[in-house]
Amino acid sequence: MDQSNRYADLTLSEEKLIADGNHLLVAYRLKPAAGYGFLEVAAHVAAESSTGTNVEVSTTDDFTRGVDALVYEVDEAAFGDKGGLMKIAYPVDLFDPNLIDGHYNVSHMWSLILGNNQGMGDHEGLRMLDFLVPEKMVKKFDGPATDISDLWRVLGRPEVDGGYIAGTIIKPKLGLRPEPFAKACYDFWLGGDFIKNDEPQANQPFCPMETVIPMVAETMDRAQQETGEAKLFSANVTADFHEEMIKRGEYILGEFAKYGNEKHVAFLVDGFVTGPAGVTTARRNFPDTYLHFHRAGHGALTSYKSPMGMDPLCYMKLARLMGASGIHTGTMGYGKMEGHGDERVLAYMLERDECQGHYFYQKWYGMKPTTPIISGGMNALRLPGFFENLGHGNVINTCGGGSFGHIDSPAAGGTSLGQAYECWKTGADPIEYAKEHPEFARAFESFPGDADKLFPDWREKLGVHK
Ligand SMILES: O=C(COP(=O)(O)O)[C@H](O)[C@H](O)COP(=O)(O)O
Ligand SMILES: [Mg+2]
Repeated sequence: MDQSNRYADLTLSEEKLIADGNHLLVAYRLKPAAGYGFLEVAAHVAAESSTGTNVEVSTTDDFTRGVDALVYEVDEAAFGDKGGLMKIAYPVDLFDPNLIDGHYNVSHMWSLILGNNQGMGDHEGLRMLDFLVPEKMVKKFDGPATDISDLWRVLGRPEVDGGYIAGTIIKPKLGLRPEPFAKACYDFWLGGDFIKNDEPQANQPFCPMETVIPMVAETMDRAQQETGEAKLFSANVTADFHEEMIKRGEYILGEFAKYGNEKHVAFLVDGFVTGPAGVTTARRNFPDTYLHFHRAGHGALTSYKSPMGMDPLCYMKLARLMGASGIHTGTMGYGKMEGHGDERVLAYMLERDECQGHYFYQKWYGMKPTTPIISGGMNALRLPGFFENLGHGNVINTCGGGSFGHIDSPAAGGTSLGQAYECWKTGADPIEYAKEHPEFARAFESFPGDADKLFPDWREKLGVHK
């Protein structure tokens, strides 16, 4: 049934919709299924995502029609054989403020703008490319409670432009028992700032949380005394339900508080699999603890290979609205995960108070920034190019293989990361810099494949022969 006479109004002006601020606007890539018209399916998407279904219903009244989501722009040829562009305006009144405090919840918003419409049979692809949240909605989402300035403060750095936080993920991903786990932490902390649990590390029988966390807390204290530097640990509190997450969080903070280091702890939440409810549980129950959002699983939704789901930019915006202090933004083509250099916009959208997205200029009206967390196949050799592409180093970077794969030690791995940042920041040539910085130099021998690709003449210049 073609519902475009009700759910499309191509006379609407986007400029006016933005100025009025009463609609959430969404840009989609749509590929109709064979036999269906573009506007027909676009209108069906608007119906399914707001006040309609696939047939007229007798219960619809004039008020209902007044909150219809409306297709207001189409460009059928925008993406060639991948489909066309269409934009939908969703009245703000469709969204759901909490009973408790009137804040909007991301889960409801997500289920509307990218919910049933994903399963419709009359399209071959529907992918959310960008969305614009109007001011009256932005101000009623939680947003982050803490941000990177809180970590820079603990590290004794300036709270603005405090710079690069050199981190790792304890590897192997699973299988370490408490003693080797704590030793891996100590060894890295002698050279680096920040350690995270890998996303599935939690309370496994071979490494119970109530055995390993006290050891990590003691190890952090020792490493701080040994180096004279503050250290950070991002502990996984992911759980299926509120009480378990709270139990884990309180336990972890209690153990680090024994050394006065409760501020040195961040909480890792596998936010894709727990969803907005899991993230918000941590955000609201531990407002003083940096909320580290790991996005494991997001690729099913955000992969550029998919005709469905959402562009990674949209996922970043949802995470900031939820209140992530920091979220993995990928490595923008410099690491092992899918990505490309133009993904700078993911970082800028998270950290700036205003940013031009793919289709919309989003203002955040003072909402705290979310830190881009850079992770996935990174090491000291790949970092200078990454920083050059991003244009700054105010990020958390976690290198698992890039630290524990350093041929000298995890400490040397950690040191090499900080050196890579200094190399870029000072504008030094990496080869020349390596001549004066042994840990950075040994990263070339640790990751020879990368070295050959990035610095083809490194062997003769550094006097290293096979
Ligand atoms: O454990 C790692 C990286 O380990 P390593 O440094 O050894 O590759 C992270 O979970 C991935 O980066 C997640 O990907 P993303 O950060 O893109 O979500
Ligand atoms: Mg991991």
